[in-house]
Amino acid sequence: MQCTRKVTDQIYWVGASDRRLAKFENLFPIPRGVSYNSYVILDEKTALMDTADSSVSERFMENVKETLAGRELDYLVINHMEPDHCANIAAVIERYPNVTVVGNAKTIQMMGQFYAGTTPGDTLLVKEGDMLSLGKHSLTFVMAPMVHWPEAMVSYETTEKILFSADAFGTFGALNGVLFDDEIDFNCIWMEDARRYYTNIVGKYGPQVQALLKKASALDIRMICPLHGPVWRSQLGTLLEKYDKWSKYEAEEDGVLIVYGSMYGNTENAADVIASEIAEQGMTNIAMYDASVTDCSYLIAEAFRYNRIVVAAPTYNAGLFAPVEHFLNDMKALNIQNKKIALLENGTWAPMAGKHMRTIIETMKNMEIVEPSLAIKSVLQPAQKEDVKKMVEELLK
Ligand SMILES: Cc1cc2nc3c(=O)[nH]c(=O)nc-3n(C[C@H](O)[C@H](O)[C@H](O)COP(=O)(O)O)c2cc1C
Repeated sequence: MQCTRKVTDQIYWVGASDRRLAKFENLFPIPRGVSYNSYVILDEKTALMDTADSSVSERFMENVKETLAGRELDYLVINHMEPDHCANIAAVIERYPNVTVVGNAKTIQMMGQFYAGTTPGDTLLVKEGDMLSLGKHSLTFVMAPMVHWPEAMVSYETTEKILFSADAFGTFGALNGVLFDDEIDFNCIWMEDARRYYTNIVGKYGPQVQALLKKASALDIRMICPLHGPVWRSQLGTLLEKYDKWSKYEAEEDGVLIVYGSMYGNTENAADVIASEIAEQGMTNIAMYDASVTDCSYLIAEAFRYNRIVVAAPTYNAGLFAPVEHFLNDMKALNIQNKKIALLENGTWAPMAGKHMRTIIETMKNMEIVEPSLAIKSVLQPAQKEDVKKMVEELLK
């Protein structure tokens, strides 16, 4: 049966949620599921804003059909060509062969790559600032390159002042009946998923997000309809503030993230001693993770969140213990900047972990490594307690 929500009198959410998928992009665990949002505008002309993932095709197509209630689909606007949103383009064109597909030059090129042989009734090529009238509603197109694909654009509906924002302002988490940000407990439940979604998926493209925020600030936006997660109409300020911070690589909190690796518990013990010393010295906002058991996407979100980081790792076959190496490389790949980092290396015969950690961190922007870093041979010795104290003092300065 049709399962839709009314966004406004003439706009409907026609998406669906997936609670079966273990990993989004086959990479990021999503224990709370994910929603694929799509919207229908019913005016003199009808428009469908993006499609949905193949996992929810049946539900999605039924929602579109029932919402159109026998009307033709005039426009299919493609804001983003990633398969979790465009997987049903061919199905929509097959069902509504006269539909005009709306996209920019890169969208149409990608459509040809993904769906060669799928020919819509017509194609409308749009560029920055172009408008499309649907009757009372009209859409203005704003390009958002590399947020987070090159063809990405957002569509601004000028009458109801709604931004259809593609993947920007999206979050993980299935929509369990609720749709709007005032129907959810954002700070308690959704915030972590919003941060983990942004930092891991869009995090690398801070300057491009800043460019989009600048364009958005020139628009009078009353509502944001993203392609994942809740529709924003009450707490726009909260979300925009977070996006501004994240995209500038500014920490949200003064605190310490401790990420460690350990095979037999000795590096873990040293990390625990450091954590206790941090608390002793008055900083109690501490988050601590074993890199072997916590998925890296959670560590990345925390690395965006905190301004100070401790990384502790054993040497492994003259290299760096792999889960910690993965974390540091991911930090680098996602462009994380502006952190103060303290390092602890462990090695039993020829410690190399410290050197490897430095090599990665030194190529990252505006990272301050606390000197001297700490080196332990097999276990932290009682004689090194003073070194721990000094390193923590420097870290918290
Ligand atoms: C498979 C393996 C390879 C290791 N390779 C090195 C090495 O190349 N150089 C070194 O100094 N220590 C090496 N170690 C020792 C560890 O770096 C570390 O000192 C030891 O595991 C204690 O730390 P943990 O209890 O936190 O695991 C290795 C340990 C293991 C298990």
